Amino acid sequence: MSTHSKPSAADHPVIGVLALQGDVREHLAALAGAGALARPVRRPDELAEADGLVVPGGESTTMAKLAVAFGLLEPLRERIRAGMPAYGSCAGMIMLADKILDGRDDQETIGGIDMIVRRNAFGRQNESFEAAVEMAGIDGGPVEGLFIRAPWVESVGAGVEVLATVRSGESGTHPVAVRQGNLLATSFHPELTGDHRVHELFVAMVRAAARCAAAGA
Ligand SMILES: NC(=O)CC[C@H](N)C(=O)O
Repeated sequence: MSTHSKPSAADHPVIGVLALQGDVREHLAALAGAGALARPVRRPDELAEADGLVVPGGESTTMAKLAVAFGLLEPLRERIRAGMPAYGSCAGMIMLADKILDGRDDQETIGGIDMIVRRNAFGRQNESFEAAVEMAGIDGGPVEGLFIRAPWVESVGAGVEVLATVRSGESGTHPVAVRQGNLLATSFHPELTGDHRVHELFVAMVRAAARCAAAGA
C-alpha cells in the first residue's frame, strides 16, 4: 500500500508537450492514450512542472526560433542536462540532436543526444512515405512509420542505441529511431497513427526516471 497521499510522478507522470509549433494536439492525445497526464508547455513554469517532455513534429527552424523568443531554450537545455526524459518525433528529433546537417544558418537545437541528424534527408521524391518499422523495445510487430519531410540520423556517438533503421534507395540504411539514456527520438510520427506503443515506451521511461529520482531523494 502506498504511504503517499499525493499521486506520485512514478504512478501518474505529468508529461509536457512543447507547444510552440507543430502537431501538439496529436501528441497530447497519444500520451493520454498511453496513460500519462499530458499538458502543453509554452512557459518555463509549465516546463518546471513536467516529469518528461515531448518535442513534437513540425518545423524545426520555426520551433527553435520560438523556443528562443519564449525564453525556453536554456531552461529546456538545463532540464535535459539534469536528466529529464524527452522524446522527439521528426522536427523533435532534430531539436534533440547535438548537431544537425542541412539546417538553416545559425539554427539552434536543444541538443542532448550525441548524434548528427540530417534534415529533410529522404529527399524530394520521397518527401513523404510510409514504412513498416521494426523497433527495438516495441513488442507486437512493426510500427507504421509515417515519414514527412523526415530527417535521418547520419551518425551516433558511443552512448546512443539505434532502435530502428530504414533503407532508402541507393544511399543504404539509416537509423530512424534512437535512444540515449532518458532521451528518445524517431524520424517518423507515431502520434499520427493511433498506435500508442512508442508513447507507451516513453511513458515507461518517464515512470522509471521518476522512480529513480524518488529512490535517490
Ligand atoms: N514532419 C516534420 O516534423 C518535418 C521536419 C522538418 N523537415 C524540419 O526540418 O523541421
